[in-house]
Amino acid sequence: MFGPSIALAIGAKFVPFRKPRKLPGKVICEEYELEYGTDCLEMQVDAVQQGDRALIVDDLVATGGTLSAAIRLLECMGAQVVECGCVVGLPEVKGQCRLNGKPVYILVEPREIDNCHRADISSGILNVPCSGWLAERGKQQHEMKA
Ligand SMILES: O=P(O)(O)OC[C@H]1O[C@H](OP(=O)(O)OP(=O)(O)O)[C@H](O)[C@@H]1O
Ligand SMILES: Nc1ncnc2[nH]cnc12
Repeated sequence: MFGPSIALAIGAKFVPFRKPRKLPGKVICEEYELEYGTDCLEMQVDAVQQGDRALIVDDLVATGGTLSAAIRLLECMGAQVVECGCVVGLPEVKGQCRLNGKPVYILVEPREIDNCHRADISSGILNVPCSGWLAERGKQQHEMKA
């Protein structure tokens, strides 16, 4: 939902990740775990080139299963995942700890996050060469909390 607008704003191409049987052409599929059960995410095989830098945007992160499947799909096709951005983060599910060290920027959290998550966000902002909308929002969030 937010992806196309953000891609337009930062001059990037938009690559959709969809539930099975929604995308045309040849796709690759990645299974992931949800809070209850499993699901699959698909991406078109020719959507990214080797070495492309990718930002992953989703409305919400809970377990991190969806974002981690998107990371695996992109890396499988040779792209480099720079960062993830979500409007809502549900800290009680601790999904952000499943993202293998990828920085995740969150605009709204229902309540205070724990130290593990806070450390991940801080190191992402300080150490990762970020650009564009997500990086700016992440820095603003960090400054507001400081
Ligand atoms: O961090 P996670 O535990 O993976 O949860 C986050 C996902 O949950 C919601 O999608 P959902 O799978 O409910 O499907 P939807 O896109 O049809 O709403 C949301 O849009 C995220 O993609
Ligand atoms: N725990 C949760 N609450 C609301 N929306 C969700 N989407 C995925 N997990 C969710």
